Amino acid sequence: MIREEPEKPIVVGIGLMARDGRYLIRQRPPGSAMAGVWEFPGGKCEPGETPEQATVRECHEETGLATIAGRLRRRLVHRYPHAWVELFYFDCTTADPAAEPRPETGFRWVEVQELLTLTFPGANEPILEELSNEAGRTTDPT
Ligand SMILES: Nc1nc2c([nH]c(=O)n2[C@H]2C[C@H](O)[C@@H](COP(=O)(O)OP(=O)(O)OP(=O)(O)O)O2)c(=O)[nH]1
Repeated sequence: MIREEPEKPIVVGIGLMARDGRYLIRQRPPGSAMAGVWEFPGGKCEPGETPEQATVRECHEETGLATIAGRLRRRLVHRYPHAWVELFYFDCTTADPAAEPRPETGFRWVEVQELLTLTFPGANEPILEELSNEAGRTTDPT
C-alpha cells in the first residue's frame, strides 16, 4: 500500500493547566495512539480554529473545566510513527479556581516531581524539563 506523505503537520493545542504547582494529566485512553501514556489535556484543531481556541475547547471537553489560556509557552514540530504534529503548549488556568475535573475523565493534579517519573509522549520532553527547572527555582531557598 502506498501512503501519501502529508504536506503539513497536524496542528494540536495542549493545555498546561496549573494550580498550586501541580498540573492536570491523565493516561491516554485505550484505542488512541500511545494508549496508556500520560498526557496533558489537548487535541487537534478543528477547521478554522486557532491553536489557542482548540486548547480551550479540548481542555473543557476533556476535563469538564472552563479553561482560560494564557501565554503560548512553546511551539514544536514532532514526527511520531502515527503522525506528524505541530504542538502548541499554552499555560492555562481554570476559570473557577476551586473547580475539579469530572472524576470519570481520569484527570488528576500531579506535582512536577511526579510528572518526571511518568511516561509522556516523546515530544513533551522539553516542556517537562522546563517545568522541572521552574519548580526547582521556586523551591530553592538560595
Ligand atoms: N493531548 C495531548 N496530546 C499530545 C501531548 N503530547 C503529544 O505529543 N501529543 C500528541 C499526541 C497526538 O498525536 C496529538 C493529539 O492528538 P489526539 O489524538 O489526542 O487529539 P484529539 O483528541 O483531537 O483526537 P481524536 O481522538 O479526536 O482524533 O498530540 C499531550 O501532552 N497531550
